Amino acid sequence: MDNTTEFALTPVNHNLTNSSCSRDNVLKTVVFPVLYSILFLLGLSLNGLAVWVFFSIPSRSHFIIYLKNIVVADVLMTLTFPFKVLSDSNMASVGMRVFVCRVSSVLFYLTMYISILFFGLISIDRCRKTLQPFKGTNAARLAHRKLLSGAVWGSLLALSLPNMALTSRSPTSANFKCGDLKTAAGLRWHEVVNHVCQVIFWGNLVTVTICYALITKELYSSYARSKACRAGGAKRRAGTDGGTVKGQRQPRRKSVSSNVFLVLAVFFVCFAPFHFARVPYTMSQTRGHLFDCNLKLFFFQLKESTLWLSSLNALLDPLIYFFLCKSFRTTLFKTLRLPPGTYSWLTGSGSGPNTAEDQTPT
Ligand SMILES: Nc1ncnc2c1ncn2[C@@H]1O[C@H](COP(=O)(O)OP(=O)(O)O)[C@@H](O)[C@H]1O
Repeated sequence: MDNTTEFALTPVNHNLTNSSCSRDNVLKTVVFPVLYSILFLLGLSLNGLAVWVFFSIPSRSHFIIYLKNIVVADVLMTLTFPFKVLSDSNMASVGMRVFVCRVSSVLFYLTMYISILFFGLISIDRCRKTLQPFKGTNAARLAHRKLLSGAVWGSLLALSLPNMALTSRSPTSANFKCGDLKTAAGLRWHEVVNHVCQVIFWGNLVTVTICYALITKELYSSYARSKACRAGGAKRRAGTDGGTVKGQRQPRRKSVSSNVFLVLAVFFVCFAPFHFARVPYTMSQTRGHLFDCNLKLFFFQLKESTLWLSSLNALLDPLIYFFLCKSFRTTLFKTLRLPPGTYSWLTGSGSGPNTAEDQTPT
């Protein structure tokens, strides 16, 4: 037996002899199952509605193509929650808990990184649209974006599949952990994937931050230019329409800042805590001899708490579609038979049929 396999087996034996280190406390067996059940019910309803709306919108922009990928990832992620609930609350059979380690947890992480990557691509697209507003798209570019989407799914699937295949050992005790089912190669691959996923997350966080900083800068300078221009015009017209112009610009500026904040806030709140917590937790899984069992339990609970925040993303994404995508709002209102422009006070812009389909940056 090589060292890696030995580390994987150590925690099981440790926990069997030290009940204070058991993962089966109220947090894992009650609190998180309740929280995930709520996420499942709300997430399935909102994402189900989002699928219905999106699939009646033609994929006529890069932005819509990327959002459709995110909605598919979110639906798949939401469908993994019931398995986690049953497994963590100890209501699942051993076979189902093995399935959770092998398949549903891997699918969960896969969909999480799909969303992260597409948010990065969306930020680049919004940035391009702001800096080059008159550069449109065409059938060839749309086809490229569809190919790119396929490549994103394909490469993350290739990264994740070994995590399924190499989780092939049989459980040797009733309270096994996912790491206990992994072969030596499986544990090494698990570590590699987690390093790659850290790079994916932090790379995308930097991309999103830079893109939205550029968008904000460009929009505020164009706002300042048009304000100065309009103020000059208004003065020349003896101030008759100056107040009206100012009144029209204000909501747009408000919507720009709040929408920029929304995407960044989701990235920071949902994903950043998990990626901090994941590093020591993965080490405790693959280099167990470096940690005592209380420390392993602490890192496990930290990882589980921050993982719930990441799962919350599946619920927050439909809000992002609503605020970011005019076509989504328009089609949603049509589907719900609400008049166009409903909640325009909230989004700071119209949602009528004549509004641009994916205007930057709202
Ligand atoms: N970033 C990832 N991408 C794909 N699969 C992953 C990723 N992180 C963990 N996994 C896989 O998901 C399963 C559960 O992992 P993990 O959450 O670390 O275990 P545990 O539930 O014991 O804490 C394992 O099979 C693991 O290899």
